[in-house]
Amino acid sequence: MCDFAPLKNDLFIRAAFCEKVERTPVWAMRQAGRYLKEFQEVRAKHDFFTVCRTPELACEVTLQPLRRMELDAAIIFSDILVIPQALGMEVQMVPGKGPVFPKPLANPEDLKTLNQTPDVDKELGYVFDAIKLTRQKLDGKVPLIGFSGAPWTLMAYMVDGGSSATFSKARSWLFRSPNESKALLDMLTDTTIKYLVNQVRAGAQALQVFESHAGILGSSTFAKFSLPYLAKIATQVKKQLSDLGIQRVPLIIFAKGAHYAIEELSATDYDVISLDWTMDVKRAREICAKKSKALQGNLDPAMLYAGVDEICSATKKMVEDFGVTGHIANLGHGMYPDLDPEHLKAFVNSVHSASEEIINSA
Ligand SMILES: Cc1c2[nH]c(c1CCC(=O)O)Cc1[nH]c(c(CCC(=O)O)c1C)Cc1[nH]c(c(CCC(=O)O)c1C)Cc1[nH]c(c(C)c1CCC(=O)O)C2
Repeated sequence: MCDFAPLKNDLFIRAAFCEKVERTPVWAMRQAGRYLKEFQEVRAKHDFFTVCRTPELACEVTLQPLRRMELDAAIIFSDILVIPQALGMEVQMVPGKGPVFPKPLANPEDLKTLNQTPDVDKELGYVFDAIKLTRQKLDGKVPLIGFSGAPWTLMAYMVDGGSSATFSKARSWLFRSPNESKALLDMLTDTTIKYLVNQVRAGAQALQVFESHAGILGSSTFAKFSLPYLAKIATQVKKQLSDLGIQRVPLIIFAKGAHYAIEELSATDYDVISLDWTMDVKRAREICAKKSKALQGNLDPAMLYAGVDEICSATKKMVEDFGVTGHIANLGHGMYPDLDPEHLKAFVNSVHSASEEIINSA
């Protein structure tokens, strides 16, 4: 591991481990992105995956939101779909449409066409280089989060070939070809474990796993085709980092829409359970407190379309609902491209002021 500057602001790390904080840390999913004009300027000159693959550009857009507001963490600029690319699939990012796979996995026979055991350092070395460079540039300002997509969410894109409301093709695999689906999920799990461990070796100080399409599975299908893989990722990443003598890093799971699985997720090795805005904070708190898990979330991103005063009062209520121990404030999903950066700034500042008020009056 490289030598990097010590952390000046470790609120995010302490909150993730349910330790005492002076104020609640806050960041936003998709905090780097199209809602920032400086991001759009970079994108006007470079294709999406060129930004991901060029460490200087990925580092620049990672740092952009931190120049505007007092965020307590950075997240490396990349995409979950770099894993399917590393397995040999072509992915294009089409403006206005999102990701497109020109040749999705049409049937389980197509699994043979994948590079099933990719050399992660070779195929994804550009991500590790971007992480190293960003850690240097951050100079200890705030922690840098690495991430990956969860196996089911990746499978959903690989089979459906792009975004979908139902991911019915991928879900048909689960019932028509459960064994082949499990083989694909196993392969994605193994690659993800290596990918996440190497992100930490490169300098990532926390990891988030995105199971963005948990909600369309339902509890019994989730229990079979998502949870075991999520659990294995957390257990193995922790074990391998500890075997390498690397200090523990917080692991966050964001299983969007998995209301039915908060209890099961709290029994895995993740340190933080991230809630979307439709999830009940009180219930999640009760379940997760028993397991000493921290929570992340969960303001409705659409709330940022409201006026600044309304944003501040909704944020204050959110901070009170979660409590000031074991909470990382965030949105319940990513920033939308037409949101006003000043409104995100109002959210960030309100998290800080509302939590300081509670802590100082205790
Ligand atoms: C499902 C998913 C993807 N990518 C990601 C997820 C999981 C989170 C979630 O549920 O939203 C994760 C992701 N994608 C991106 C980041 C960067 C870091 C950050 O959060 O700031 C992260 C963490 C950049 C991005 N990834 C994408 C953009 C916008 C594309 C552009 O710049 O043209 C960005 C900034 C594109 C993308 N990438 C993906 C989709 C479906 C889309 C199209 C939708 C959209 O346009 O927002 C796949």
